[in-house]
Amino acid sequence: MNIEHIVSTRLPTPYGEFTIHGFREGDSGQEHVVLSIGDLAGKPGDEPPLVRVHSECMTGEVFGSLRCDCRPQLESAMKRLAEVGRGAIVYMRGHEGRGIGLVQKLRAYAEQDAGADTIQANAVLGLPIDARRYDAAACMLRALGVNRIRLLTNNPLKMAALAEFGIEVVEREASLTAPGPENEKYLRTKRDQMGHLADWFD
Ligand SMILES: Nc1nc2c(ncn2[C@@H]2O[C@H](COP(=O)(O)OP(=O)(O)OP(=O)(O)O)[C@@H](O)[C@H]2O)c(=O)[nH]1
Ligand SMILES: [Zn+2]
Repeated sequence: MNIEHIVSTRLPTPYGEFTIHGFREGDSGQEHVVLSIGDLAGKPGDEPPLVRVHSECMTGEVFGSLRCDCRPQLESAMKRLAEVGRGAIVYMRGHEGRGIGLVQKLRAYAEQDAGADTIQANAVLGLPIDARRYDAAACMLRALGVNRIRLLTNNPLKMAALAEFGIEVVEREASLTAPGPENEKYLRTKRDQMGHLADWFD
């Protein structure tokens, strides 16, 4: 796919100083960013870097919504990367609502308030359960010199999708956050029906 690396600049954060890389997809104009820390591409013989491919979630990340676990996952990924000193967060815009978009996700939330789970809600609206694509993520990693990664995720589909686009996932590291009353049903549905590997309730 056609994706351009436009710029790289410094991004100081409460967790440490990252480099933020701006990318733009040629066909759609969709923009994404990658946050990296340390020597991402590494030298021959280095172990593969730790990478999180993170789906945008405005409600969670901007407003602190407790309906999902996106913000704590993003924060813990930034802390973990600062701790290990080498790796990246590939932040996927266009992945909002598992790819259905922000306002459609809000409609799905309204369905969940009426009793549906996160899967049923998309289905009731006639929308795909998960429409996310990972080709852009793979391209951005390759553009930054990365072909093999250790992936921070609980989602086996994400591992398979990256592999399909040529990124070898040599290891998975869990992305565990503390469950709460507002996201318990959501996390149970992810675990029981969407194959997520984390057990938040053990
Ligand atoms: N359609 C829909 N999207 C949701 C809902 N809750 C969260 N999301 C979106 O789901 C995306 C995050 O996906 P998750 O399934 O939580 O996690 P994941 O990225 O697949 O897997 P991890 O790597 O383990 O975090 C974000 O883009 C959220 O906006 C929901 O109830 N309905
Ligand atoms: Zn979220």
